[in-house]
Amino acid sequence: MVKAKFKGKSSINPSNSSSNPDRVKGAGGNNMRDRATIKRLNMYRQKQRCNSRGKVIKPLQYQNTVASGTVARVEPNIKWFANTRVIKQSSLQKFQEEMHAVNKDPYRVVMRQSKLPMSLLHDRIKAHNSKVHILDTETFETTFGPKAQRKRPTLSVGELKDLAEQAEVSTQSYNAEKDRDLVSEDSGVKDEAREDIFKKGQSKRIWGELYKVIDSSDVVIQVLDARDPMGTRSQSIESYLKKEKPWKHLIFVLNKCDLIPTWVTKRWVAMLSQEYPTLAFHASLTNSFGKGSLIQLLRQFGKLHSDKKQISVGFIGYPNVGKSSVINTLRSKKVCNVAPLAGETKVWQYITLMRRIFLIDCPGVVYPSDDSETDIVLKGVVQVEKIRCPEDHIGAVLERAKAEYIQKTYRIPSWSSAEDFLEKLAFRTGKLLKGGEPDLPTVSKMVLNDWQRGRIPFFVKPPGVKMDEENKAEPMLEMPEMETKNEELENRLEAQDVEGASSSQQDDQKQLSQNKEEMQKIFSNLKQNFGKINVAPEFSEEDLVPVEISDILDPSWSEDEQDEDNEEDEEQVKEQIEEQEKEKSSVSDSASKAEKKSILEANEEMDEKINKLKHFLDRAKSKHFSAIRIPKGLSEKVFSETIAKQNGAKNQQQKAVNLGKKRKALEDEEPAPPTKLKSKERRRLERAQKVKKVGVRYYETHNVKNKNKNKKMPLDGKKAKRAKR
Ligand SMILES: Nc1nc2c(ncn2[C@@H]2O[C@H](COP(=O)(O)OP(=O)(O)OP(=O)(O)O)[C@@H](O)[C@H]2O)c(=O)[nH]1
Repeated sequence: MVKAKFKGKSSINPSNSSSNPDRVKGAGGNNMRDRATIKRLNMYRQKQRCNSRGKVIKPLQYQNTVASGTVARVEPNIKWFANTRVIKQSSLQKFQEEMHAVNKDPYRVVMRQSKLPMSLLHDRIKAHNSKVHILDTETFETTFGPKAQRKRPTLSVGELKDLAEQAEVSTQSYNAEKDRDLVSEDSGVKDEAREDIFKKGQSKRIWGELYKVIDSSDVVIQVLDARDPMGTRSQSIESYLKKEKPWKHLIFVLNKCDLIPTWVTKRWVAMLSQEYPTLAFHASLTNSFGKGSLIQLLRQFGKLHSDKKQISVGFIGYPNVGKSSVINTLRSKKVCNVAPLAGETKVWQYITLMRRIFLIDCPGVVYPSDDSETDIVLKGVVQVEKIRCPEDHIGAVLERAKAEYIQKTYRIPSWSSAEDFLEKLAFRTGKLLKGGEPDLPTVSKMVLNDWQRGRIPFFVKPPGVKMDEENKAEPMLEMPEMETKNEELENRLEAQDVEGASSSQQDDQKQLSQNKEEMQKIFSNLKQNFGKINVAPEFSEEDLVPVEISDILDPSWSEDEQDEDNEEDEEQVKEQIEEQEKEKSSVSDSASKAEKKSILEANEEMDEKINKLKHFLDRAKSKHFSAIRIPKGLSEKVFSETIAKQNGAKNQQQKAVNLGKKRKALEDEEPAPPTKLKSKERRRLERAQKVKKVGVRYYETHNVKNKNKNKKMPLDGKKAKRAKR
């Protein structure tokens, strides 16, 4: 049979080129690149061919041949829906509602967000892609599907009358000053350009550092100045974190609590806690407050992320609020540079707190706001030395601080104006120029420095605190939302008709009392023992309100406050107990009948003390303390007493044993009377009583004297040595 001759063009390329997907396989039956790779590379390599007029004569593979502007449809193909999971609309709605509730609660955390369809929650409205969020206001059933009831666009008003009313209200609340779009005529007068020093903390570099810290942290701590928490708080960063990085935990640390009255701290903490977990703090290496609570909180975050090797905690905030000081306090040593000057921290830095917890210090960032130059100076953002006219800001200091505190600080009884005050202060402090002129700039700088360093008592009152004449002793706290709610309710009450008002009035009153109860609940949830804050400035009686401490005191928390940092302490206590037990057993083994009574007594006492320590340790363990420090004084006292007694007993036993042996071996030597001690023995006893660090094996094994003492030489050997000499 004759084979039919193939007349057409073969589609198989016989060439051996490396760009030929059909080429014959190489030596090992393999080509370096597979067919798909070669095809892809060829696709990249191709070039479109045009004629001399620029018209495409050979388009690229996959290139669109449809003229621009042509309406085209995507091919309806099931493959577009491949690899997807479909859930019911009602399930989606349920998921959205539940996640929304969790996201809103500052004390709940959504873990493993990358495993959840979070994009279904963040259906953000963008200017270029704005959607009507119908499902935000109406349910799916009423909007779509066979039983849909929605027939007209949803407006927030029911009638035209309501719409007109709404328009009227918005016209009344219009503020031309805040309208950025308002076109105004150029009057030729412009604000003077701000000095560079007032732009501190706003540079691109600093913001870059901030974003580096945020990106690297699992937990972000915003440090606020307790004297002005709202002024040093950044809503923009908070909303950025909420929107863009909702998986990062944000907490507030209210630092410098020692500079404000305790009741103010308590109220700020209660208020801020509604939004984010908040802790009061006093950064100090020797006399800190809130350290235990913060470490405990960080540990809890560490446990949350048990799948990670370590967690990073970023400290962000305004300049000079004490971020570096908080880190130093947590580490109990100076690991970050601290200064009363803003901008001390220049770049971010990593600090190890524990094996699993790292801290990141961030330079202070100033958030965009409409603060005046004086506000910026008084918030401590600018270094006082660099201010050109420091006198300009003294008026604000005199306004903000109470006259009483200024009088007390500078011992100036009265003044008529800021200038008068500065002059008087210059004369009082001797800051005079040639010819006896008061040196106002120097004195102003002195006052501003004092202000920035907290030497002039000052604090911003928490919102809702009424300090009127009748209510001085018991200032009220009303949360901002509650306040507005209450206002609304009151307005409604006023507007209501007389008829039928009584029943709704009762309801509203109920709601008011409920709000108050809610507030009290928040107060009762406060777990820090605010009574322990050492408030430095002397506030007047008006500013001081008694704080109830006992009801909010959680004993575990307060003990925890004392110290948490030293994890080795627990082991030290264990070691001490073990050693005591060992010593006890060795003592009991060698006890002779003659000294039995005294040893028994010492043992009993020791047992008691060991039991006490064990009890303390067990209690601590049950409360999940990982670090316990027994007060140094107590441990020294307990151990030195018991050891001295032991040593006394031991010496006597040893003496008795030695004497017995000696009596047997050397009958010529006369035994010393048991009551009278030899001078050598007396000195030894005295030395034993002086011992301070007991229970640390180092001293027993490494001390040269103890080494000799601990060596158990046979008596004969000793005697032989002595004889040799
Ligand atoms: N009284 C008081 N002073 C504090 C406290 N914490 C910090 N300071 C003081 O505030 C000043 C600024 O502290 P820093 O730790 O340098 O502040 P920072 O936020 O790191 O400042 P930047 O480096 O500018 O970001 C220092 O003089 C601290 O001694 C506090 O709790 N109480």
